Amino acid sequence: MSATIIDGKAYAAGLRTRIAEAVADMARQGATPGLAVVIVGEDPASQIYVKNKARQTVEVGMRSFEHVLPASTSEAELLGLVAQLNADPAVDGILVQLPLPKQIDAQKVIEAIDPAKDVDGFHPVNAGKLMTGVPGFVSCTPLGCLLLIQSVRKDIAGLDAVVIGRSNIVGKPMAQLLIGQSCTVTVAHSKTRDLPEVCRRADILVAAVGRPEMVRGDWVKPGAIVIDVGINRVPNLAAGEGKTRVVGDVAYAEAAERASAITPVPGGVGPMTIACLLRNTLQAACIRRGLPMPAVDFAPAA
Ligand SMILES: Nc1nc(=O)c2c([nH]1)NC[C@@H]1CN(c3ccc(C(=O)N[C@@H](CCC(=O)O)C(=O)O)cc3)C=[N+]21
Repeated sequence: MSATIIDGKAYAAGLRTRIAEAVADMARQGATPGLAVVIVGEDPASQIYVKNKARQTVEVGMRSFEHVLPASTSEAELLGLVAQLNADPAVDGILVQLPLPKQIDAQKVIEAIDPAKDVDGFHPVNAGKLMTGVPGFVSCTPLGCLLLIQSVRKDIAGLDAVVIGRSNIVGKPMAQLLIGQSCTVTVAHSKTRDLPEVCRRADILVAAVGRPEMVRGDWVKPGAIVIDVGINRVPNLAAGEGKTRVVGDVAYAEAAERASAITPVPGGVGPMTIACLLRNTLQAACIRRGLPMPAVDFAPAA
């Protein structure tokens, strides 16, 4: 069987086009959504994400407010900035890039963000809304994964879904979203016994562990939908000393021989994360202005 390659880059580009149209409509009514991104420290990989986010924010017609703080920033200083952004009417969405330096309690910062501006969906209020089936902000990466799953199969009710990883930002919200679609959900993690066997039961397999190519081809049930959340930088021996390449948590070539559909890395989930951030920012801007949320998601596949 040859798997459908789920083109997250193309899906994300389409989503951004529709977001841009909605933003243009809002602008005609004199309202422009604004997204504030805060980064603490000079981690080069983080800087790249932040630059990409800022570029795409402006490309869809939103205002981008970038705050780059030194690695030595204190918790009180960061909380001060968050308070200022909470109070700023031009800011609809706030993203504080994780991880944060050791001297800052990330949970405290997340809880300081106004839930109405929490476009990452990390605030306990939004996590709780997701858990209880109340509309709120859903974490961008799991939301992007669900849209990609629905791009190849509309009705996933009753399917067995296995999520590898139990983080608050991916694994747990992913499981909640799949429960919401009436899947039978298993959350596996580092203490799971016989992980390969658990994975082999999955009609939908979501890998979010951060270990390069951990999921092997023979862990994949024939016909499964495989979603690879991992972004791991590994040495690229073919390209020479010091060169790296990006691989997922799934051994892609092996898994593609058994899956019915699979996301590549790069070009799969990653671009969807940023597109969903912009989608959530549009949602925040609409709610804060009392406007209806325009339909920007694509209709699921048959
Ligand atoms: N508060 C917070 N929210 C986040 O959403 C958040 C964060 N902190 N900290 C860092 C991670 C990482 N992240 C990515 C987003 C897009 C790509 C992306 O677009 N990746 C491309 C390029 C990959 C590459 O070549 O490096 C792809 O997968 O095709 C990757 C990673 C968001 N994060």
